Amino acid sequence: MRVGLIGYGAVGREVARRIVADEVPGVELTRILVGHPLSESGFVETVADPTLFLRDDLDLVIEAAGHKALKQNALEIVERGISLVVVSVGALVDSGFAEQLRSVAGKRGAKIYFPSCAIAGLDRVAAAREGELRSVRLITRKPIRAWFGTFAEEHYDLANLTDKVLLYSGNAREAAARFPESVNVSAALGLAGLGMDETQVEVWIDPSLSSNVHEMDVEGDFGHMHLEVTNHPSSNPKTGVIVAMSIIKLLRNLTGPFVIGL
Ligand SMILES: NC(=O)C1=CN([C@@H]2O[C@H](COP(=O)(O)OP(=O)(O)OC[C@H]3O[C@@H](n4cnc5c(N)ncnc54)[C@H](O)[C@@H]3O)[C@@H](O)[C@H]2O)C=CC1
Ligand SMILES: O=C([O-])CC(=O)C(=O)O
Repeated sequence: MRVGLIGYGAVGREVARRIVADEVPGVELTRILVGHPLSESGFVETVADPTLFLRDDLDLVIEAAGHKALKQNALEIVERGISLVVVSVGALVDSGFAEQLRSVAGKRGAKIYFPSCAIAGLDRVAAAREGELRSVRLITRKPIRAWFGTFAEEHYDLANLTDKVLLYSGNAREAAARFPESVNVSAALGLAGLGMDETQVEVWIDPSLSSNVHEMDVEGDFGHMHLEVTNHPSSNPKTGVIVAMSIIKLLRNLTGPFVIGL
């Protein structure tokens, strides 16, 4: 499987490192699309021009570069019939973009994969939707250092914060749009379950934490799920180390005989 990667940050570097180290048999990293021409992977060709990136046949593209990069590249990728792994799932809060993506991919026979990334239980929530799903709630809490460079920094004196702050309470559509680099999990949960508008979300700055915590509460015909995940941060404090692992697990599912955790 010839794979292209968009983004060479915390997630992209780790995914690239693992593929190049031959951790996933049958997967070859062909090329990386970087945001800045000077970025170098050292071992795989990097390009800054999307046209060069897509210049010959890739089987799969992994996006790990942010909402804007996804929106810039996704339609062209699926139009070519190339399947796509979406990490910046929050970009799908734009329902026009989401529907176009679904429609073009459907027509061209491309698959769009949404790995669990930083959250858990998407398999169960998506299955629960086959019955009546009554409520889906998410509480995301991250330590202070995860909020520098975000909307939160414009409104709070982060360096001197000692108490917990409720940054946002509302739905997944708005949460993922307001925190594009930090609360993609809300959009993923929305996509899996009740939709972006009906998925209730709270977002907190929590100075007592050193990891990122996502707590889910889901109720429906299937029963009740209460799940809390604690994500050790990666080299990017906003992003858990599990995100790159989740992509590698997806690649293993796509290439190996056993398909686990859908
Ligand atoms: N679904 C989920 O659970 C999660 C999703 N995410 C999403 O994944 C994205 C990547 O996360 P990290 O690697 O931690 O971020 P990062 O900020 O460490 O790396 C992003 C990289 O993408 C590059 N980039 C930006 N625009 C680009 C473009 N147009 N073309 C190519 N490269 C471009 C940047 O230069 C940077 O190197 C986040 O922005 C976030 O949207 C992150 C964590 C969890
Ligand atoms: O890695 C995490 O804990 C979650 C995250 O950044 C996101 O959902 O965008």
